[in-house]
Amino acid sequence: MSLEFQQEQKRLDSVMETIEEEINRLEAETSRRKNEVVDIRKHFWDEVKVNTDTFDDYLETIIGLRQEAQALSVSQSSHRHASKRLSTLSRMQEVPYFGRIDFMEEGTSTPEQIYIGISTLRDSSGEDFLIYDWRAPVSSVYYDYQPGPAKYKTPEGVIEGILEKKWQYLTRGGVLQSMFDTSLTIGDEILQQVLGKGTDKQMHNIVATIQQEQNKIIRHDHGRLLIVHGAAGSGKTSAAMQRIAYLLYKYRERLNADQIILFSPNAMFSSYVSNVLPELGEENMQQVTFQEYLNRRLSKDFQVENPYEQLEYVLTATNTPSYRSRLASIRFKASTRFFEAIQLYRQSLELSGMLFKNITFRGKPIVTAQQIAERFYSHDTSLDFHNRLEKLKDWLIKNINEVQRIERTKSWVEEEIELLSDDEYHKARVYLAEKRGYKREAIADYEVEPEALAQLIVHQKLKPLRKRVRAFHFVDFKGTYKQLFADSLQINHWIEGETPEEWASICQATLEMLDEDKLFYEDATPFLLLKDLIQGFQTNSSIKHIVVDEAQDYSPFQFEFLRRLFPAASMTVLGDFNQAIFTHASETVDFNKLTSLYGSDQTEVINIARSYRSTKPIIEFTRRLVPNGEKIIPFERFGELPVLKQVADHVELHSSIASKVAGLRSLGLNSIAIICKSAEESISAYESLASINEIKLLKSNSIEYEQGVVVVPSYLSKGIEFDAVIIYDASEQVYGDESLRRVFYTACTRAMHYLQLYSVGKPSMFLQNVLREGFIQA
Ligand SMILES: Nc1ncnc2c1ncn2[C@@H]1O[C@H](COP(=O)(O)OP(=O)(O)OP(=O)(O)O)[C@@H](O)[C@H]1O
Repeated sequence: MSLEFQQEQKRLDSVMETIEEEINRLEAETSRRKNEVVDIRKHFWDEVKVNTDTFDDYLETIIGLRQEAQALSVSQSSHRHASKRLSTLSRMQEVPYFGRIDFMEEGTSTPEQIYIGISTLRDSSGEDFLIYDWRAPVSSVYYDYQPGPAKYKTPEGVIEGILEKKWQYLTRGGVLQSMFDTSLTIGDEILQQVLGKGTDKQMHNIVATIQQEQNKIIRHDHGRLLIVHGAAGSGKTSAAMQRIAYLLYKYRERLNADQIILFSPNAMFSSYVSNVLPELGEENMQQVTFQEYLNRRLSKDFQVENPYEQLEYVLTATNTPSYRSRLASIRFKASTRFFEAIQLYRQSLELSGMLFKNITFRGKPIVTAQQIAERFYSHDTSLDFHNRLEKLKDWLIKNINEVQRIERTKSWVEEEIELLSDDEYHKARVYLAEKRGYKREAIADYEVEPEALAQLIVHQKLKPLRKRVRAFHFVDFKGTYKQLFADSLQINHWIEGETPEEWASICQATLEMLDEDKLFYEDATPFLLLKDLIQGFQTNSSIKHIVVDEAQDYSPFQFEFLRRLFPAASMTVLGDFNQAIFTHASETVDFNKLTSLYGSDQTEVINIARSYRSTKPIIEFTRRLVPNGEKIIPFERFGELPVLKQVADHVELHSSIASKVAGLRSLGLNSIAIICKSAEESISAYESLASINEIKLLKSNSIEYEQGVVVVPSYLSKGIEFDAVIIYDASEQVYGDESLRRVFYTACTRAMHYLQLYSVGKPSMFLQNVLREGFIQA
């Protein structure tokens, strides 16, 4: 063992001691704070004397209350902080730091040794830093430079200097396993080791091995929109997660995890990434899928198709007569042209076209839809559209009030009164007495006035109606949206240029769905847009940052919608067009259009080319499946060539897969995915492969990323990875259409260490070149 190594272990021992001391101190503090909180809660009312006899007494009571509440809040917040720090420190007991830079700042003569870990640690005097947080300004030198001149940004300006040495450490439980001088080692030893390991149920942080191009994404800090385009496995999701941790650190005074939303593709992905931030000592951001948002807004009125149902249709219904027109519909309704058409349509509603619903009470209309429309269009149409709707609402409420006045003398009210139970009668009595100003003890003296009771009964009956009117339920949103499709020429008023050739049948299919209170996935966002343009946007200004992962799956329409929904947020958008498997994106090849969301001066685009997930032979193979794949740079990690086995029929296929799985299991591979094109193919594969021990089927409603052997449809495997991937049937029969290239690529790029393809009969045309050039072993 070298002297240097021994010295490093000695330093590590002393750091471990400091961590331990701090843990002991914090354990005492958390338990003290906890007792404090319990105590304040228990004696809260002993400390506050409630007296409201005079104004001064009242004031004193309020002040007392406030002081106690403040004391409680201080203790709770100290307890929370101490517990959070405690959990970070216990993680640091495992790996206190992972790197070191020796940096000589300009104007000084000795380099400072800066150790980098997941969080800052000071010595017991509190003056010297034993460890710097990986997000501290100086730590960026570790990620950005090799020994030589280096600089980093601080709030006070740029610091220049010389990076003399850079070290990587591998520690376990406070014991130094190895250390590397990175100017001497070839390649990135630790990254090699990390990537060579098996998969885990959950994604891990990458702070010890962030690469320079990823660091740019993580620390990017100007403009409203950051767009990241990167190859499969280039670390987009990882960079996004560390970026959130970075933003939470940098803006800790004014940003908390609740103000950040991650839009993820599905629940399984959400669970897969949910470990990264807690591992870094941060709380998780909010996570939603776009579908969850749509359901929250629409499911009361419609059965909304989910994106996977749409995709399943696209992948399996190729021979149905309406297939072509459905595809055209999906594309068109996702376009910015359709977004603009809806905006123009809404403008046209200022003059005519709004549809309303009758407002009825006890089966009879109070105001008919026709009367509402007449009222709406008879008033000054130059007024702002929303003000007009608000005025209309006021008018309707007045009508309801008038009905209340008339109805209270009707015989049905008397009957209702007679039918009141004792309990209901008592409640009504108390309510009316209190309204008349009777105090507690005096309520018994109150004699119920029959008119007041009648009025109360009618008021209660009309309450839901008032509520519905206030929530714009008198607008017939469905009918108004339907009008866009009622006549296939109609749309020409609001759109420039051509509509799809199949527009007439698109209109018809849309109307049929709406008549059954169903919405195609491609109609859900347009419908919501129209609704919000009419009733006013339900914006959320508390959200400060949104991250959209797998962004190639979102339509330009959806991005426009998100921008409007979160007016105070900046956005990080990450994606890969080679994995754009949704039909609406199949003709888009980059994110250029997104620049118009916030304008080019607010937008930055970063491209990352190096891919880390798979071994070099797997990347050499997968990058040849897509256009421009030559730009993808594999990380130098060795492994076996992907293998293609052609089988005669499904019987041979299933027995080959079963023995392959057994072989892979015996090699110790933890997660093995049998990836099929669609859910339909997955179900049949799963049934045929049932003899494989503990095999599981992943479905679109699966909420956890499962280890072990799984059968999964291509589109659900997005964003996640497996030790070994088996492509169930890569034949021409299954992947014979050019439109499936990206689906096929996405499936193959899920493999970390091992990729095996089967083909029942002739292999897909996607494999011809790679076979000829030897990038796959036949
Ligand atoms: N700097 C890094 N250090 C260690 N591991 C890394 C690094 N960058 C990426 N990885 C690993 O590479 C794999 C792929 O990363 P990630 O899932 O973030 O990529 P992606 O670009 O989002 O992929 P895809 O688009 O295919 O879903 C993960 O296992 C991740 O941990």
